[in-house]
Amino acid sequence: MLRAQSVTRRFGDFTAVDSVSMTVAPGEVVGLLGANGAGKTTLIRMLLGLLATTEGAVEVLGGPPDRTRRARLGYVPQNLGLYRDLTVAENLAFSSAAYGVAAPELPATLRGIGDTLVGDLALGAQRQAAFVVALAHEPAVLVLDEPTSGVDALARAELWDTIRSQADHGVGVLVTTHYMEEAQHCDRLLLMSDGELVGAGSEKDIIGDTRAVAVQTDDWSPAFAALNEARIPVILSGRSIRVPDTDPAAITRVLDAAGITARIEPVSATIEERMLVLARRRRPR
Ligand SMILES: Nc1ncnc2c1ncn2[C@@H]1O[C@H](COP(=O)(O)OP(=O)(O)OP(=O)(O)O)[C@@H](O)[C@H]1O
Repeated sequence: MLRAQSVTRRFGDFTAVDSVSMTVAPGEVVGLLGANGAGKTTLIRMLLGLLATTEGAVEVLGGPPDRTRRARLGYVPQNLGLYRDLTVAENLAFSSAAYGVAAPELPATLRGIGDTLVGDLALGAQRQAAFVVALAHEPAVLVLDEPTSGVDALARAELWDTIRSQADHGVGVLVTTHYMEEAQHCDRLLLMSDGELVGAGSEKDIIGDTRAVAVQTDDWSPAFAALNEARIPVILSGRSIRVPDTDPAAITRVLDAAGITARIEPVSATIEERMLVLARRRRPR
C-alpha cells in the first residue's frame, strides 16, 4: 500500500530523512514513532507525494503517488486540514464533493456538532471530525499524523477502535503517535531518530538490548535529587525512579555516598526510555 525505498530528504545542508526504507501492507496498522523533529512528518509528506524526495523513491498502491492513486488515500495531518470557518457538516460535504462521493451521515457521536464551526470546537472534537472527513471517500490507505494528540482517553479509545476496524476491512494504516502506550494498538512499529530508521518490528524489537535500572526507595525524592546532582539521567515513573542505559554500580555508588538505602534492579527499558537514550546520543545533522 505504501513503500519508501532508501528515501532521503534534505533541506539545504540539513538531512530531515536519511535513507529510510519501509512498507505498509493491506490490513496492517503500522505505528511510526520518534521524538519531535525525528522526521516522521517529512517521511509521511514524501509518501503522500506532497514533498519531493531528494533521493530514493516512494510508491503508493503500487506506483508513484500521482493524482489517481492519491485519490485513494485518506490523510489527517497534524493541523487537521479542516476549514475552521466552515461547520463540521460543511467540511464533510466539501471534502466528499472534492473526491466525487456523496457525503456520508455524521456518526452519532458527532451529530450534535454538525452545525458548529470547526474553529469553535475543542481540539478533541476537531480531531474526531477530521477523522470522519478523511474516511468519507473510503480510502484504501490511511495516513494519520498524531490523530489522538489532545484527545481525551475515551475518544482516543474510540479512534483506535475505528482505526482497527478500517484495518480489518483491508485498509493499510500508517499512524504516528506521541503516546507510547498506544504502540500496543499497532501491528508493527517503526522508530525514527534524527532522520534515520533506527528500529522496526514489535515493541521488543524496538527496545532491543536497551536496559534500565529501577530504583526503589521508601522516599523517592532524596534519591532523585542525589542522582540528578550526579548528572545521571533519572525518570520519575509514578513514585519509582528509573534510570535508562546506566551501569547499576554507578547508581549504587551515588546513593551510597548520599547515605540512601535503595533496592536496585536492572530491568528491560520501555520505548520512551529507548527514545531518551537515542536523543542523548544525538549527532549533528
Ligand atoms: N520545509 C522545511 N525546511 C527546513 N527544515 C524542515 C522543513 N520541514 C521539516 N524540517 C525539519 O526537519 C526535521 C524533521 O521534521 P519533521 O516535522 O519531519 O519531524 P517529526 O518527527 O514529524 O516531528 P514532530 O513530532 O514534532 O511533528 C525537523 O528538524 C524540522 O525542523
